[in-house]
Amino acid sequence: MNRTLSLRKKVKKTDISTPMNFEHRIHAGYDAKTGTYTGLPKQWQVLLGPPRSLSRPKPIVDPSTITPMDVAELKTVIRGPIGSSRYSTPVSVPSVARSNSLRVAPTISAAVPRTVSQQNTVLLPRMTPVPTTTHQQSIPSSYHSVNVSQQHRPIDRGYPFYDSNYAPLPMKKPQQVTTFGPEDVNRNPSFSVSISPTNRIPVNNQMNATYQQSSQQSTSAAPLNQQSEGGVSYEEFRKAISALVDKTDPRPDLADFKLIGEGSTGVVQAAFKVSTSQIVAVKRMDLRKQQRRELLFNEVSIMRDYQHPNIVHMHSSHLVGNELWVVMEYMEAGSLTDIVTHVRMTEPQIATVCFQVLRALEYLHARRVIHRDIKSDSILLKRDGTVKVSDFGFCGQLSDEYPKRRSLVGTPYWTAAEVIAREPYDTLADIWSFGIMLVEMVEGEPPYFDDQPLQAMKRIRDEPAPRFSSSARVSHELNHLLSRCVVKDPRDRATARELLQHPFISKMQHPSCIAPLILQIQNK
Ligand SMILES: Nc1ncnc2c1ncn2[C@@H]1O[C@H](COP(=O)(O)OP(=O)(O)OP(=O)(O)O)[C@@H](O)[C@H]1O
Repeated sequence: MNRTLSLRKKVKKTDISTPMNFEHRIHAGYDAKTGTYTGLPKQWQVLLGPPRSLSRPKPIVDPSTITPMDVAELKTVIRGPIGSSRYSTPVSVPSVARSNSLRVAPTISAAVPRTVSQQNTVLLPRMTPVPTTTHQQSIPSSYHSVNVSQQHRPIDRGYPFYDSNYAPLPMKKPQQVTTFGPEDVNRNPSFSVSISPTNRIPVNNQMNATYQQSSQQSTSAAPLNQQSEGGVSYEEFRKAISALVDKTDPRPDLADFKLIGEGSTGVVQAAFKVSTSQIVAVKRMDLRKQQRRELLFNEVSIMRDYQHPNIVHMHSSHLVGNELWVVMEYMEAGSLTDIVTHVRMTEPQIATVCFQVLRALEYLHARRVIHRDIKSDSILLKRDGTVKVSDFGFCGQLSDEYPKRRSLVGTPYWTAAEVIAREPYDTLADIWSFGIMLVEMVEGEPPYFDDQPLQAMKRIRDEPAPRFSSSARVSHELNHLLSRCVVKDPRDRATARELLQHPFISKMQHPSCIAPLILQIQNK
């Protein structure tokens, strides 16, 4: 003992000076007002993701499992009344009414129209120019006021998803197939891992890798003339789009543009349409800046071909330089998200919204269209309380030949369990998302919203179907309605038509009962 003490005494202490010449490179802080961390290194910011308070999750599109119909033969679409001077000859354009895909054969046989009998042609006689609405509005001085908050939304809101690996179910195709044709798996590293049950890596790692990869890819513009997967160049793509849209230049007829929102595909501006003295919304999408540009065909075709009082009406579409412009009716009261995130809705108000959304879904589903991105953000309102479905960029068209889809498409928190599980799905996937929107209307946000999207998707897939939280005091009817929508097995899910008969829907009132909610958020 004494010996140890004496040894310790002998050891000389090293002098450590105070730090000298140091650089203060990182000064991280927390801004309580915005709920964001400031001054973080980029890598840390990526890990944290965008702050929930400022961002809305983005839809995901997984191009790794494209339904075989996506690479089917080119369809001939007859535009306009047969024999009309404008469309007197069949115009070969990719058939978009039946799929969200540019169905151009890899060798671009698009220029060679085929006969009806040769290729199971779809005739779309309803492609006459859409009449503009006769209802005229004067411009209120602050006509974009409800949407002002949307101007502050960040452009990149989340979680684009390019995942060729995430496959909880074994996928049969040995070769990746994209919309444009069979994918050369070695050409694009982001799709380079072939799928088989044996080479799967843990789902977490796959998804994380995918998020990083896709965030790097998401905003970069595709160079002109770059060949897309399967061989369609930008110019060819542009040509196909121009065959689909109106040939007029909309700019002389539009004035006083004001930005009202930004989405994953482009910006939306309000403008004054001089010829009709109407305010319109113009969605502008740069063809070169799309993750899956063939989805742009949906933006034009769905709203044009499927018209319904509860679907946002499209006036016209145009190609302006490298931008696709979709001119549509202006929904001056913004989105349902603005309401559910700011005010509490009563059950009659919820029923009134549900009725209108279900009418649109019943209409679309009867035509075998899956919306695939039903959420409060996709529901737009007019000041009188009219509710309309918008955002058709991710639709899928079913047919006898292809009665189910498999692609992973949707926004994580709203995506149906079977879509995440990579099982074949149909229009009932929208009913799950509609159910999640019910939760939004009651609780302000979808289930698992505090989780990262990846985690939320795993929970949707693996846990029992979510229900209203115990603190939400809802009626038995509303509880029951949710239990008919958010059901793991789609065969047990109600259809839109059945839901319209549900006792909860009978609580609906005149659409004007929504108007006070709109006023409330305007005054906030
Ligand atoms: N017809 C319209 N009238 C008024 N506002 C609109 C209209 N269409 C879209 N908006 C608003 O513009 C914003 C962007 O809409 P957009 O359709 O581009 O979103 P998006 O690209 O589908 O978003 P994402 O794909 O990221 O979900 C949204 O806030 C939406 O509420």
